[in-house]
Amino acid sequence: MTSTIDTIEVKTITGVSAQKLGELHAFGVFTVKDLLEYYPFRYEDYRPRSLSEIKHGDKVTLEAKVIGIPVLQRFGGKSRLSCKMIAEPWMFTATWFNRHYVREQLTVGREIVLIGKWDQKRTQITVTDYEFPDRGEGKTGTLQPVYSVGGKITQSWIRKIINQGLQQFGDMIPEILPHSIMRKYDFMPRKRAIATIHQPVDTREGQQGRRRMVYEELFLFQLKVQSFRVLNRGRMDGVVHTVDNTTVRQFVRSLPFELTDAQKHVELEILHDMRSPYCMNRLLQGDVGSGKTVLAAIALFATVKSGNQGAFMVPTEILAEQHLRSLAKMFEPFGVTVGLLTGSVNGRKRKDLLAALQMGMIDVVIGTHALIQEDVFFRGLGVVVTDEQHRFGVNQRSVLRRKGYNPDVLTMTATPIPRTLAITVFGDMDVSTLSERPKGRIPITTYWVKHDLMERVLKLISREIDQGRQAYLICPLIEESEKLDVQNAIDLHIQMGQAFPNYKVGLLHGRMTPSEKDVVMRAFYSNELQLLISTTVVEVGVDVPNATLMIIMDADRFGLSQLHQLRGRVGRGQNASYCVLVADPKSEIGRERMTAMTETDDGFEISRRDLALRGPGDFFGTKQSGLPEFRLADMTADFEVLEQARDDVAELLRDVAFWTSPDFAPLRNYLQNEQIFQGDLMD
Ligand SMILES: Nc1ncnc2c1ncn2[C@@H]1O[C@H](COP(=O)(O)OP(=O)(O)OP(=O)(O)O)[C@@H](O)[C@H]1O
Repeated sequence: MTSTIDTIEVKTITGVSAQKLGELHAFGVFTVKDLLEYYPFRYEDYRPRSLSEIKHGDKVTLEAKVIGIPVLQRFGGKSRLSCKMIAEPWMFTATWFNRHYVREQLTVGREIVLIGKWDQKRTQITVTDYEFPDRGEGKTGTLQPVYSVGGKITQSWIRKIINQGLQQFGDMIPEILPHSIMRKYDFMPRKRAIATIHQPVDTREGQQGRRRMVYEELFLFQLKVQSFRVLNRGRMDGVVHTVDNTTVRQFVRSLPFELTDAQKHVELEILHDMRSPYCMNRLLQGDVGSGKTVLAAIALFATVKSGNQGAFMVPTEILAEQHLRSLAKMFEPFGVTVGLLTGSVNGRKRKDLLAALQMGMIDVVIGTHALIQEDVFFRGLGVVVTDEQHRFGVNQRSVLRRKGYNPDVLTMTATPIPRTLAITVFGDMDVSTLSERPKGRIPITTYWVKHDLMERVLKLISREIDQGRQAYLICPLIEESEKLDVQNAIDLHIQMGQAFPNYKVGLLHGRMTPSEKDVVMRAFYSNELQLLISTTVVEVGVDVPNATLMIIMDADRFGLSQLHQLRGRVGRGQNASYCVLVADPKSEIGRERMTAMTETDDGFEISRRDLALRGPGDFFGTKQSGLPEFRLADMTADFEVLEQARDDVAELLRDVAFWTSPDFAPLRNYLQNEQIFQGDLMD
C-alpha cells in the first residue's frame, strides 16, 4: 500500500524531536495530515500601515528609520528603552520594556520595522516585536498564522514545522471534492487551499482558501449523515417486527384517551419503520405536552409483542421513575413487564435485574443512559427509545452491535427544530413531527411581571391551590454556582413556608440524592404537596396534570427554549393554566425574550424566535451534544454554506455514478474509513 499523509507519522517531518513529538500527540497531532489540518484560529497582521490611517490603541506594523540616540532607563530590575524614529513625514518615539539589549542595534539612519501598540496621545509605539530589513528577516508584509499552542510548543516553532510539513508533503495532499463541485464554486485545489490557510499571500487568497475548506468540512459532514441514512435504509439488517394491527389497536384502545390525528400519523410512521427490515432511525419532535410518551409506549409495546425487549433511556432519575409508574400501568393488563435501571439501583437488586433482563424475564427496561452500556445484556433488544440529549450516536450503536443487537431507534425531542434546520443537522434521521396538542387543552396564559408585584403573584398561588390545584415555583438560575442555586432554593422554601402556613410546600434541587428527590416528586404527584419550590431539575418531561401554575423567578436568566420547557410543566390537563415570569430584565434581549413568551405558547414559534435571537450555533450549543466539532466551519456564520452542501450532497447521492465512478472514489474511501460505517464496503 502506498503511504498517504494520513498514515505518515508526524515525526518524519524534519525538526520534530522525540520530545516535541510527545507534545504534538497531546494536541491530537499524530500524522502529517493531522498537522496540516491544525489550522490557525487567527492571523497576526504584519503588513505595514501609514501613521495617517491608524487610531489610538491600534496594534500596528510601521516601517521607520532610527533618528535619535536610544535612551535607557533602569528602575528596580526593570528597564525602559526609548528612541526617536521617523516614518516619513511623522516623528515619534519607540519604547521597549525590559529589552535593553536592543540599544546596541539602534544606530542612527538604520531602517527598522516596528510592531506594537500605538499611543496617539504620546505619539509613541510600545514595541512587542521588530525586524531589521537589512538582516533579511521575513515577517514584514505577511499575515502570520496564530495557532493554539502550549507547553514546549511555541508559536514560532509550530509555524516553522507546519511550513516544513508543507514543503515535504504539501504535494501529497489529495483532492477529495468531485470535479463537478470544484467547477460549480470555482474552488482552488485542496493543496493550495490548505497551504494558503497556513500562509496566506493576501487576505483575499486566504479567504478563498478558507471558503473552500469550510465548504469541504460541511460537505463531508452532510455526506456522512445522508449516506448513512441511504445505506441504513438499504441495508436490511434491522429487526423485522411482526406485531399485528389488532394487537396494537387493543393496546391503543385501552388508553384513557383517544390519540390525536398527529399521534395516529406518527404511530403509522413508527410501525412502518419497525416492521421493515431496515433499522429505524427516527427523530420524533413535538411541542411540550404534545403526547410523545404514548408513542414511545406504543413502540415498546410493539417490540415486546413481536417477541423482543425494549429499552427507554431518559435524562433524569425523576423521569425514569415517572415513566416506570405510567408505563407499568398501561402495560400491566397486557402482561408486559417493566424494570427500572438507574444509578440508584445497585447491589443485589441490580444483579437480579440484569439477570432477569438477560433471561428475558423483563420486557421493557427504563433508565438513565447507563442502560445500554457495559454489563447490561438483553435476550433480544428490538427497540431503544431515547431523548435528544442522549442522541443515539455512532458509539452507542457500535456498543450494541458488538453485543449482537441492531435495534430500531426512536429519538424524541421536546425542542422543536425548524424543519430546514432539522434535516440539515439531523440528516441521518427520518423526522416525525407532532404538530398538535391533545384536544381540550386550554392555552396557557403567560404574564410577565416585575419583582414589585410579587404580592399579587402570591395571591395567584393561593387562588389556584384553594381550588385544589398545584403550583411550581422555579428559583433563579445562577450559572456560576450550583451552591448558590441550592441556597436560593432553600431560602425561598423557608419564605414560602412562612407565607403559606396552611399549604404543604416541597423543595427539590440538584444536591438532593435521587431517593430524596423521588420522595418529594411522589408527594407532589399525589397532591400531598401543593407548592413545589424547585431549581430547573423539573425542566424536562415532568408530568403532573393537576399543576396549573408555573412561576419562574428571574426569568430573564433563562433561554427561550428553556422557559418554554419549564412552562410546559403546566397546561397538561383539562384546567386553565398560568405561567408567571418574574423579571426585571436589564438587556434588550432579555426584554425580547419575556415579550416573546407572553405572545406565544407555540413551541415551534418559540424555537423560531430563539433561533433568530441566538443563531444556530448557540441554539444547538447548549442542547445538542451530537453535533460534530468543526475545525474551521462555524454553524452560525456558515449556515448558508451548510444548507448548500446539504443540497449538493442530496443531489450527488441520487446519482448512481456516486457508488461506481472513479471520480467519487476519494469520497467513498472517506466514508469507508469513517467509524459510522465500521468498514462496510461502499462499492
Ligand atoms: N391524545 C391525548 N389526549 C389526551 N391526553 C393525552 C393524549 N396524549 C397524551 N396525553 C396526556 O398528555 C400529557 C402529556 O403527554 P406527554 O407526557 O407524553 O407529553 P410529552 O410530549 O412527553 O411532553 P414533554 O416533552 O413536555 O414531557 C400526559 O398526561 C398524557 O397522558
